[in-house]
Amino acid sequence: MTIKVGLIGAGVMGGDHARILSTSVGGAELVAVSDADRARAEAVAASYGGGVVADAEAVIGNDAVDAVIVASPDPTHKPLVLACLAAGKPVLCEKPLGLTTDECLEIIAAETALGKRLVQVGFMRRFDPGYVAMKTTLDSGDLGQALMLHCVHRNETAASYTTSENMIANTAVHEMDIARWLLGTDVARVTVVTPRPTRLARMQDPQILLFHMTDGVVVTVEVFVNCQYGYDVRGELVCEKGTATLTPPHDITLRQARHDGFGHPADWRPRFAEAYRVELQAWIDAAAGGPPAGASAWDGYAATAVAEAGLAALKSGATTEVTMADRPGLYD
Ligand SMILES: NC(=O)C1=CN([C@@H]2O[C@H](COP(=O)(O)OP(=O)(O)OC[C@H]3O[C@@H](n4cnc5c(N)ncnc54)[C@H](O)[C@@H]3O)[C@@H](O)[C@H]2O)C=CC1
Ligand SMILES: O=C1[C@@H](O)[C@H](O)[C@@H](O)[C@H](O)[C@H]1O
Repeated sequence: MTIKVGLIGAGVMGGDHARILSTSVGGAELVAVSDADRARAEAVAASYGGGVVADAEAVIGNDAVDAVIVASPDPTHKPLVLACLAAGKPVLCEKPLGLTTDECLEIIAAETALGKRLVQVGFMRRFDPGYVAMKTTLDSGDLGQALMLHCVHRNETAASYTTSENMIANTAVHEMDIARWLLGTDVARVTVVTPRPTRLARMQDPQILLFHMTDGVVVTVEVFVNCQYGYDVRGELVCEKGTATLTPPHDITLRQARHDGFGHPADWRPRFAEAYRVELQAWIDAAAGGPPAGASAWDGYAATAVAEAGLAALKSGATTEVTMADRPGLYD
């Protein structure tokens, strides 16, 4: 069975998803591409297949499209996911699911009314071999209980649209999801600490976020989106009897000219290449009738709820409670 995929948004992420889908995922074919900038859609379609269509509606309403990838900017996610649900089509929506918890709850209401899970959120770290190994180790019990998780999330330079606020809602949202997934608990409270900002950006950069999990585990997240030297994501899980630390995927350690080490990519695509591939394959397998995979709409909502608390904490300087609605049975 081949799942025919329509792509909305042919920028950095849409282009990468199209490439992976056409080169490294089984049972999928890219059949339709749309972008507000038609030239981008044409470039992606020319490289990876599919016809260029006028707009997002022409992807979602297209009879030849079985399933949809939404890789357009964050504010477009809610209306496009709702349109996919109205058309009864599986959708892989890039993170964040919505800009606010109200937006996410609208999506949850539409999906629960349908009574089946069609939404997967693009929290690809859940498929990263390093995070998977960390979770497997924790769940084995060999290290005892988790006590702390230390995270570092650095970008070489921030996109032009980045603000102090979306460092939380767009960037640290990955840690909001991975902490919940890895530790198997929710975030109860968020604190944001603001160090002296870099002079190389006009925003509160870096920031340190503290998540107090419901079972007492504490998560620290350094977000620094103008670190200058490259893309760098780190994680160390500290447990009662040992620790588990992510090792970035690099093929060689190079000793040369009095240096010993490895390179850092310019952005997230090389660092999480395998995660994106496995994420897409899992989504295609689910669309072909397998069990739902990856982060659900509920997980998307939960991450945005933590982000909302983080934004309030950034503004007030106070530790802020995360408030959550009751979880519908569809997501048990
Ligand atoms: N999972 C991950 O690691 C990452 C996820 N993202 C997420 O992916 C999404 C896209 O980000 P990027 O690819 O970096 O942005 P981008 O700016 O490179 O690409 C977005 C594209 O969407 C197009 N677009 C805008 N409105 C549209 C509409 N209504 N219909 C069709 N196309 C439209 C734009 O013309 C642009 O080509 C964002 O939601 C972002 O948060 C981004 C980077 C990494
Ligand atoms: O989602 C992503 C970007 O939107 C965000 O800006 C980066 O900081 C993340 O590392 C990347 O995975």
